[in-house]
Amino acid sequence: MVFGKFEQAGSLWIMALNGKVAVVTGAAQGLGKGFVEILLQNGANVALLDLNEKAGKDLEENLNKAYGADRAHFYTADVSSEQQFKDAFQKVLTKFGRVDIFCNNAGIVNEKNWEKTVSINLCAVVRGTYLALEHMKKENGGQGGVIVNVASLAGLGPLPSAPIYTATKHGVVGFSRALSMASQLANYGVRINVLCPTFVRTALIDTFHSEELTGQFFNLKTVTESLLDKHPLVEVEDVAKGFLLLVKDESLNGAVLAVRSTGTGIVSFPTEIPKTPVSL
Ligand SMILES: NC(=O)C1=CN([C@@H]2O[C@H](COP(=O)(O)OP(=O)(O)OC[C@H]3O[C@@H](n4cnc5c(N)ncnc54)[C@H](O)[C@@H]3O)[C@@H](O)[C@H]2O)C=CC1
Ligand SMILES: CC/C=C\C[C@H](O)C(=O)/C=C/C=C/C=C\C=C\[C@@H](O)C/C=C\CCC(=O)O
Repeated sequence: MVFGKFEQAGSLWIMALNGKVAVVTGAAQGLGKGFVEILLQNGANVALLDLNEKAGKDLEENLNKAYGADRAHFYTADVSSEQQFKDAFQKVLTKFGRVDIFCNNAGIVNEKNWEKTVSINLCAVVRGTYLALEHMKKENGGQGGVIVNVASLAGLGPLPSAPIYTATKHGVVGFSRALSMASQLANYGVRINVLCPTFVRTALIDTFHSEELTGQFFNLKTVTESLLDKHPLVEVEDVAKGFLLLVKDESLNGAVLAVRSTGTGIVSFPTEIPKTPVSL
């Protein structure tokens, strides 16, 4: 896998965010909070979705104090619930009248309750993507827009201590890339991009110290620690800059952006998968 060096030499197609409306799931803390803040700093209004009501409401209050009244609104929603997700999305449309940017960010690591992990990390990303697409696509009278799905470097290669997490993130990458092609072919007017961060300094990073969450793979903790040595932590702010690029650069559709301590780059996928011939 080659990481194409992405020179931000400036693009002719830069989306202005003033007056735009964004939705971010898993927005109450961590990367989602970072995405919300950079969107507000760049003029967008933001709907925050999270199942953590206290953290979400506190953040909403602080953001409106910092960026101006009515810029940020929190909605309690468990994205693994189709009804709660749909209800929250409808409340956003009622409040803001439109959605231009949608970020499926909510995610967990739980190798024990793997069905829960699949439900949140993959099924809910599909659900959120389709909710946004139905509203945004031009054939439905929509204004177009951009969807950014948050995968991980574990969506590009295996994390031995988290095979289910790895599977969900690979699914997010594959789903998003295929749908971006469908969107282009069908002229939906909607861009779909993927963010693949390495280890980031958030609460999630402590997961691999938890036997409750890594289950049968807890004994591979040292493997993850050695991966951390090879792939040092990055900060939320570093990832948020990559997120903003995927939102604003209207030349990017189907882009997979890898954010690592060594730099940020657009992933180049080979058109032909290298193979070693075998005799049958
Ligand atoms: N922290 C890291 O090292 C990396 C994280 N990621 C991905 O970034 C995304 C965000 O992760 P972090 O900010 O690090 O995690 P975090 O644990 O700090 O924050 C996740 C947020 O999502 C919310 N959430 C969890 N389940 C939810 C549900 N069912 N419905 C609604 N909200 C829910 C939580 O309440 C929390 O506010 C995840 O998709 C994660 O897989 C990707 C690569 C690296
Ligand atoms: C137990 C997992 C704990 C936290 C997961 C965290 O949220 C996360 O997503 C961290 C991912 C970090 C992955 C880091 C390296 C992965 C390496 C291999 O899978 C190879 C993948 C791609 C190539 C990377 C490269 O730099 O070439």
